[in-house]
Amino acid sequence: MKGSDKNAGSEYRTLSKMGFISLEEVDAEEAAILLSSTNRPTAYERPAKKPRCVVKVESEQVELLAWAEYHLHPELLGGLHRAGFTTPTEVQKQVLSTVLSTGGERRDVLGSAPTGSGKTLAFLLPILHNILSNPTETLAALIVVPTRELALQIKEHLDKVAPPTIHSVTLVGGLSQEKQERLLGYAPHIIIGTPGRLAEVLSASTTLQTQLSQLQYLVLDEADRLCEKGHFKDLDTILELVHSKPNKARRTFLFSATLSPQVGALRKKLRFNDRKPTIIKVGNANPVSLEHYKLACLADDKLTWLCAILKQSGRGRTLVFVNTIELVRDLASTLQLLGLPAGSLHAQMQQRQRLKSLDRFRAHSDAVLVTSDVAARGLDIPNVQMIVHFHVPKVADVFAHRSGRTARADSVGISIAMVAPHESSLFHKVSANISMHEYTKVSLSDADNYRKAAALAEKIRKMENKESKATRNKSWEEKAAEALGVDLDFGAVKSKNNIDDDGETEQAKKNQQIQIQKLKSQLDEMLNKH
Ligand SMILES: Nc1ncnc2c1ncn2[C@@H]1O[C@H](COP(=O)(O)OP(=O)(O)OP(=O)(O)O)[C@@H](O)[C@H]1O
Repeated sequence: MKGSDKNAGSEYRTLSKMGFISLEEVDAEEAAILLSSTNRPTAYERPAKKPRCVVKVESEQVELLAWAEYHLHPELLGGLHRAGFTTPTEVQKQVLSTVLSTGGERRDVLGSAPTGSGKTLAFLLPILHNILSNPTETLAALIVVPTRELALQIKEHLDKVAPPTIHSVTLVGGLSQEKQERLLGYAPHIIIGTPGRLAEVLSASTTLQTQLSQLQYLVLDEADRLCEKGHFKDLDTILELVHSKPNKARRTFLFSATLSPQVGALRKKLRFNDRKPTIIKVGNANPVSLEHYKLACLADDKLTWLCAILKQSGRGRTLVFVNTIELVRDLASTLQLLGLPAGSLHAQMQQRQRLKSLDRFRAHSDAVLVTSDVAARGLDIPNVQMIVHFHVPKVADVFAHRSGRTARADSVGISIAMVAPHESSLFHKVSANISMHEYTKVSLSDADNYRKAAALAEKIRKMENKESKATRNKSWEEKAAEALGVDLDFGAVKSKNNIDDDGETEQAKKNQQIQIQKLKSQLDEMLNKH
């Protein structure tokens, strides 16, 4: 149980002693839900005349003028104050005045606004306000998102502004299904999930299916990504289940920084309750505080240039996007050899590793994360100062979403696209209508300084890859002996296996390791000179 949950912990132990539940079975998240179950939201009547803008937060009277006209529930205003959200962003203003202030005759919304402009809260606030104002014991909102990290992040965002009486759970792949299903037993008001796990759980649960007839909100965040290959089949299953229950009260929200034409096909599948959904469009996908740069270079020189860019002082937290998972791994290893605090993230990693990588990236102000497009959408990591597109992405929307991991919530940030000659025409397409500058902060002489170091790091990385491949290929006898701590030196097995799959002898391997160490010292010397 986390430190902040200690008080909850002692009360919780009482529940445990009373035999309601075994303490070992649950963690802090469940404990908090259990303890707040007895204290569900009570009815709130909207004041008849004057807008409420004064709320009591920890015995202090707080005035929240900028939110006054939306008549949000006082507990929600308290949450906004505590989170430091003193003023709604433009998209939040437009969504709130559409779905709350007009008396609720407008229900369905298609919303697009720049990356980092607060779309999450734009759809969460009406949901939270409605649950607090009309208390319910049943599922009120279903939020579908394309990635697991985004689902967990939305829950964190929600918990920041919502009182603990609002229960939400995440249903995502890669984490314990058992635990997620147990959390469903505490009757959540809001489920946030990725299509695969959501489709699976909804299909199997008649309880949830029954509750869908009273669902108040269906939200598809990053809607254009949800209707791409890999997601649409599961999304179809979810939509079929939601639509199988007649429900005139349900509102459908679609949000993204890029509501591209693909969404047209999705719109046809959705059963809006309004004759026409309200379209809210704030600016374009690119935040105004984001500066775009292009660095033209040869494909073979990209590592050298990247090294020069990352070695600049004061570069800050940086995300490097590449187009293949293999390169995510290799590039992160090479950058580490070059002395950079680089981690990696891609969809084939174990979920726990993915979350650890993100945590490490969040923890250091100058960390570098090499990633595939799994991190392109929705992730809100504070103070990311630079995005590097090591490869040009195939479509403009991905370019916008990748770049939008910086310059969020009015902060500044830069995006640098490394463009090889063969990517030039693609780059033209993906960056059309974006004001682009040449990147001149690093020069050819900077790059020359790093050319040798980069080449040496690559050489070492390849040697290490070969070595770890050989280790993975060890015979089962060797692995079993290693696990048991048995020395195979004396046996026939060892003599049979001291030549590995690549025909390499044990001695050759040792020589290789010595060679790697030598090259590493050489590299260190080189880097210390720069
Ligand atoms: N009213 C507000 N005042 C100040 N900060 C806010 C406000 N609303 C949201 N934020 C902050 O702005 C940041 C970006 O918000 P959010 O993640 O919702 O952006 P987004 O528009 O969904 O971006 P993307 O398109 O990349 O998913 C978050 O850190 C959030 O806490």
